[in-house]
Amino acid sequence: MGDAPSLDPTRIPLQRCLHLEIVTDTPKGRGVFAMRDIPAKTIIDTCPVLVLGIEENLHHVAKTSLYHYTYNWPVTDEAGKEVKAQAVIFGLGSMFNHSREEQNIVWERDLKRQMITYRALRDIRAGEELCISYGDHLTFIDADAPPAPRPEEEIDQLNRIQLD
Ligand SMILES: C[S@@+](CC[C@H](N)C(=O)[O-])C[C@H]1O[C@@H](n2cnc3c(N)ncnc32)[C@H](O)[C@@H]1O
Repeated sequence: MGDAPSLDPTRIPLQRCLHLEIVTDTPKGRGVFAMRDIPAKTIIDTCPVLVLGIEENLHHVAKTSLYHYTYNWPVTDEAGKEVKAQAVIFGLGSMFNHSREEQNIVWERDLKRQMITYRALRDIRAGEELCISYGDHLTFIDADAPPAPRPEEEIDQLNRIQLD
């Protein structure tokens, strides 16, 4: 009764994205920011996905900017083998930027119901950007990455390594 979560797999309660804002002019483009403190483990949103066909992705979507908004999505092919497809995420999930060092959001696929749930990995403070990790194979220059050392700093660092 009341607020108990539904166990019916055909009924998926939506989460309101209260106390979040999209900031449009960050070094990463648009990004999602907390307007107030968010406790660890809070569900931020649940987003439905559209799983793309392998060929559809390869010949069409991969050639468009939409591709940069897709996630890897495992599917089973006709031979029963697991293959990697791509999925478009509807809603807020497509707006999370990447941060390797400051990741504060984790996400979990629900393969059966074709949904993704986003949760706070730790306590998040008001004003922080909500970031997931895209992994190691980025298709853009990471705005969070520390600047490359200047050549003289690099030589200095190498000298120190040789001396130790
Ligand atoms: C899923 S979208 C995220 C929302 C996007 N910022 C926007 O304005 O629509 C992914 C794109 O955001 C940008 N992005 C995400 N994380 C970034 C980062 N750490 N550094 C620079 N750009 C980033 C890249 O252009 C990437 O292809």
